[in-house]
Amino acid sequence: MASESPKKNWSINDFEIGKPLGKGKFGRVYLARESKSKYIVALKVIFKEQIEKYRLQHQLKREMAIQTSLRHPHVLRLYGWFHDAERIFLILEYAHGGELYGELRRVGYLSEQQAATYIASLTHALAYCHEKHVIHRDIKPENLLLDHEGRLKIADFGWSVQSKNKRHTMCGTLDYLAPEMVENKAHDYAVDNWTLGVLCYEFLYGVPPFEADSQADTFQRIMKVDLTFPSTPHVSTEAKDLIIQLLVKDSAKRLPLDKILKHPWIIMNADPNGSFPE
Ligand SMILES: Nc1ncnc2c1ncn2[C@@H]1O[C@H](COP(=O)(O)OP(=O)(O)OP(=O)(O)O)[C@@H](O)[C@H]1O
Repeated sequence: MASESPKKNWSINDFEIGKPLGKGKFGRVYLARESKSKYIVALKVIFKEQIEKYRLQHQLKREMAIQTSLRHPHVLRLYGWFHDAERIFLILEYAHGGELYGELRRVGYLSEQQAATYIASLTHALAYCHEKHVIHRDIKPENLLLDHEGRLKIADFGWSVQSKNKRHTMCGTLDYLAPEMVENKAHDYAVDNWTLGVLCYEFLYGVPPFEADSQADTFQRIMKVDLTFPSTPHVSTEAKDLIIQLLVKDSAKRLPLDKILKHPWIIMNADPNGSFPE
């Protein structure tokens, strides 16, 4: 599987299916093992009926092609896919550590070392994606998975636009969106830089910076960049400085990715291997 050939015609008979790993809007994810190589993967099963109902066929295809073409240590691999009459199967890299969101909720907030390691990993991955002209637009803790060594993996490329719609229409969390996206204005790569600032804040304080009781209030807070830092002694001045330089309304003035990696807080705290075992 590691040296997979993209032309292989996979089928469900090539895999031994294990325990369920989780459930998403369009299907379920199972632990699985490719029978011949014994290679462990996560198999995501999507029901065609659901995709057709929401008219997402074209988008799914396009985004699957994008994720298959991306090769980066911090981007979850999509090794391939196949389908039968009712279902589409995505063969994904297995992330043993599960969602970063789960860890964050469990521990409350992360140490500066851990937060900086994740921000550096994300920055490297985003620089790679941006080079390939891919804007993720939907980076949030639920879409960040951890592997067996605690390395961060960006997942869920397939659903950036779909998830955005979902957020507006169903669950309505605007928390991670840059002002230009909240306002529905044209946006560019710098939307991901804003999200890095939101995530950095949430990693260190346990809550996103513009959280409010209603969507309208979150909207207002984002538009005003109403940023306040709780008087918690555990967060350093350098960390706050990085957050302030990312949460800038004018997208052209946000700290660029290469400068994030040279920021003193990252230099002082991030593990160069991007690994953070529990
Ligand atoms: N590659 C993976 N390795 C390990 N666990 C995974 C993997 N992919 C998904 N999971 C787990 O399975 C669950 C469901 O994943 P899935 O991607 O289907 O859902 P989602 O992202 O929550 O929703 P959506 O259907 O909107 O994409 C996730 O909560 C995650 O914990």
